Amino acid sequence: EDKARVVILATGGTIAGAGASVANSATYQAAKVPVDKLIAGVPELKNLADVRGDQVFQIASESFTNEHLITLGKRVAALARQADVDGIVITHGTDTLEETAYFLNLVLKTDKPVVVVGSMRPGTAMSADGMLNLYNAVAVAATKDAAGKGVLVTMNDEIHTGRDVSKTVNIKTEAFKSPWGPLGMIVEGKTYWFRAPAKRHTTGTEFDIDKLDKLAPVDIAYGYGNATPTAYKAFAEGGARALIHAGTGNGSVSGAVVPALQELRGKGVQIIRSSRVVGGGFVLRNAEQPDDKYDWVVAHDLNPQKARILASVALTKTSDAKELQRMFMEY
Ligand SMILES: NC(=O)CC[C@H](N)C(=O)O
Repeated sequence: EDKARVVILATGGTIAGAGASVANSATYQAAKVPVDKLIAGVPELKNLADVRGDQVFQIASESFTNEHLITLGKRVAALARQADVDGIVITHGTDTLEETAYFLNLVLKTDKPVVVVGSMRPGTAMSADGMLNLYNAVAVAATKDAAGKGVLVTMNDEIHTGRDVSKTVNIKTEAFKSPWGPLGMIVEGKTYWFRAPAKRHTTGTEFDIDKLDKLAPVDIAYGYGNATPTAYKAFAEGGARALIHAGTGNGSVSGAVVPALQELRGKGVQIIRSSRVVGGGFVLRNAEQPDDKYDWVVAHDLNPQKARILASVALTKTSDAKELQRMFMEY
């Protein structure tokens, strides 16, 4: 049988990291090892697919800008259109991997498997996880079973939807979790599936990376009991079209901040209530705050960083809070 042709797009991160000694699992330099060396380090990839590498960036993912997202998205889209490409793997730092995966899940117009992968330990460390994570990512990208499931993330033997997955702990290798569970598992290069994504993605969305050259500016301000309006006002003055409130509990807003957010909404800034709760916030409309009355939006179950991604994409299409709310419920 013909082997699937998989392209590995490398962007940096710990999976391309190198430390001074094998004992350095947490102290090392990210984004050092070029993609061809990563591929050469896992000769068994050949058993899964015909792989070739392409170095897009070599950066730590905390420095991923909106421009990096657009550039990467267009590169993936162009590859996905090629008849000689069956699947795409993206190696990425884990710090903002969840944002990139969700962004691609929203804007790519392809059914071909697209898999984002990283590692928690550099390849130079004892029990480095990058080799197996990469092997698993290629296994997923090479299987037709992964087609049409949106952008996927493979970490720690699990297959997650890029929409749900989030980094929940640093240091440990079991870092990536989805509040609603993984989609499946990879064992010895074979995939096993248990569920499918319920939200609109890739070919089912109203967003298209080929028509997207710029994202809307959106910032995140953190909620806490003693919070003041300072950060919100500064972000708005800096040009933010939406503010993600990383709210306490059910996206609640401290009394000292509420009037400032009402005022900013009056000036046209979108106010989006998300939750800072780790492992699965769920913000209900008109609970805690009267969203209908204030014309605010709730992020539903999206964490603040994922809410920023959706708002940045959605605001290229609409300036209406009701439309924005529809999108937050559908994506
Ligand atoms: N484990 C990692 O990949 C973290 C390394 C780095 N901070 C990054 O996100 O690129």
